[in-house]
Amino acid sequence: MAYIDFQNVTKVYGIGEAAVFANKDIDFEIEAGEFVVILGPSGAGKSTTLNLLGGMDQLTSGKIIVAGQELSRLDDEGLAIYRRDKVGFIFQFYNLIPNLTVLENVEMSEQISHKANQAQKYLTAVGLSHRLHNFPAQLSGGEQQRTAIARALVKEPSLLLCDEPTGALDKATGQQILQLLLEQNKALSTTVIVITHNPSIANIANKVISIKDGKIESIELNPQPLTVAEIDW
Ligand SMILES: Nc1ncnc2c1ncn2[C@@H]1O[C@H](COP(=O)(O)OP(=O)(O)OP(=O)(O)O)[C@@H](O)[C@H]1O
Repeated sequence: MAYIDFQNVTKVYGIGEAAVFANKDIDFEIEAGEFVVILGPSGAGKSTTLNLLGGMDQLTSGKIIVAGQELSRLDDEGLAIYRRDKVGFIFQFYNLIPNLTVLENVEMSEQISHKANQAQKYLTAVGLSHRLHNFPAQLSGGEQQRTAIARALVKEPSLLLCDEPTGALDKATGQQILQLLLEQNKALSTTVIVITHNPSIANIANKVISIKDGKIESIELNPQPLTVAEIDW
């Protein structure tokens, strides 16, 4: 069985005439250790897919299985444990806590997930050892995203879910962020899923799942992904 299995996943928001099919009969599989891009225009249903996969929202029908566990069978506590222990999240606008320092932001994630004291190690790995005691507002966008990556990685997640992680960054900074995600994928076989509306980014993925109007448009394997330096946008 694949590491992630989406089977006929449908998510409807609202009811009656106001109903929106944000995901409609979505089927895909992702193997452990893959670097996957979910690609599609605004409103296609990408964030909905990621939120369902991250245990942040409940599906309307279908099945989502991650590492042999069916998410829709988990109660709120089970979903909280799944999010805490298995999944690292990276968002377009970083979602750091403004009144905590860089180090404290990462330590908080570490404490919630009961991991060993490694916040400094992860912040050093993303190139922020000189920024530990700064607040998020004192950092550039790229530095804030690096902090968010360290915060996600300190949990040692098996799955890293990234919602437009370069969407608020210039190209050079965005490339550095993608490189960090790729290195994590290669070094520790962390399964990485990046959602984006930017087709250039899809070139670095092993698998590209294209979504349009809530439905799968195509699933393509990329036997020879480009390096980050080779992509342009
Ligand atoms: N909580 C909600 N309530 C009602 N409708 C919603 C909700 N969340 C999403 N939708 C609708 O579901 C559809 C898919 O939205 P989704 O955010 O998943 O798309 P997306 O591909 O991530 O778009 P974007 O790139 O703009 O973030 C849209 O029509 C959106 O308006």
